[in-house]
Amino acid sequence: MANLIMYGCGHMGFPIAKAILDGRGNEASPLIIVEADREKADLLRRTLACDVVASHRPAPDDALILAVKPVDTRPLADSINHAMGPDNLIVSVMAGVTTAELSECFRTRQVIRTIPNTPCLIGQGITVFCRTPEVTGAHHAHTLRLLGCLGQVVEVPEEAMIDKATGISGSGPAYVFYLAEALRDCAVEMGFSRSDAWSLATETVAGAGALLRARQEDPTTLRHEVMTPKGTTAAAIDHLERHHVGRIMQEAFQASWQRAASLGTNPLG
Ligand SMILES: NC(=O)C1=CN([C@@H]2O[C@H](COP(=O)(O)OP(=O)(O)OC[C@H]3O[C@@H](n4cnc5c(N)ncnc54)[C@H](OP(=O)(O)O)[C@@H]3O)[C@@H](O)[C@H]2O)C=CC1
Ligand SMILES: O=C(O)[C@@H]1CCC=N1
Repeated sequence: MANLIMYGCGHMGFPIAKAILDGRGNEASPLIIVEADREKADLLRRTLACDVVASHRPAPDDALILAVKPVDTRPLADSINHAMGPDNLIVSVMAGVTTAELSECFRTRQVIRTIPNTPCLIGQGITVFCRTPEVTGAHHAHTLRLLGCLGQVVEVPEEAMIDKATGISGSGPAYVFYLAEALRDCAVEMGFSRSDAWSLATETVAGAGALLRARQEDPTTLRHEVMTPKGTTAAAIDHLERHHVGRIMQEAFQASWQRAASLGTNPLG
């Protein structure tokens, strides 16, 4: 593999680029970011200390990381696919864009479709991926090393699982931040300063996440350790259950999955 070329270095592309560069998992293939905007390119060059170019004509053995919005897939493909062929590997992080669409757009059948999440910025992401049968063993091994820089990696045999993973782990950090927002806003309403409210919300979410990972026990068990019978936590959880919040959250995660399933064909929704 000659070079690793990244198209799209926004909210998802940037953490991936940083994780790859920090993880040094890619010594064999330099990372090159394509960014047409001069100011953004300068900023990326300074922040990430890697090559940033205004455009790039793919070489026959380049691997391309695609982190543009789904709606930008076709314009990107039309601008570069004249230079692409069967040895190019596509690693897509785009929600909802299928391997069949990517193969057709980019003229290669070697496609790895992933769904990462933003905690990969600090090496604590989880990436779910699938691959087409044409992906070579060398490309598969190389991609596993790269994705390993982002955090945990799960390979699924069925592509349909990628849209489902989007509803759970791809969108998942936003659900947790939504809880943090509610904790913070309620603390402010109760009279805490904004700074103390921020600390209370942040440390509670971060501490609970770290404990969940460290103990490796069922979250229900950990929740019951906090819930003294007839105590304060029970008052809150009873309120949530009376309003079916657990079920509503699951419906929300399913809505994310359904949106992922329609995103490729209907990106503007
Ligand atoms: N955000 C997240 O948590 C996750 C996102 N994803 C997927 O990642 C992809 C990107 O999402 P996100 O980072 O949030 O979106 P952003 O809009 O933040 O980033 C997309 C970037 O792509 C750039 N871009 C567009 N066209 C080109 C091109 N032809 N060449 C180079 N760069 C280009 C855009 O530049 P400009 O703004 O100048 O157009 C922008 O900087 C999406 O497909 C999304 O589904 C997947 C998992 C999680
Ligand atoms: O909201 C989105 O469409 C993207 C995909 C998963 C997370 N963010």
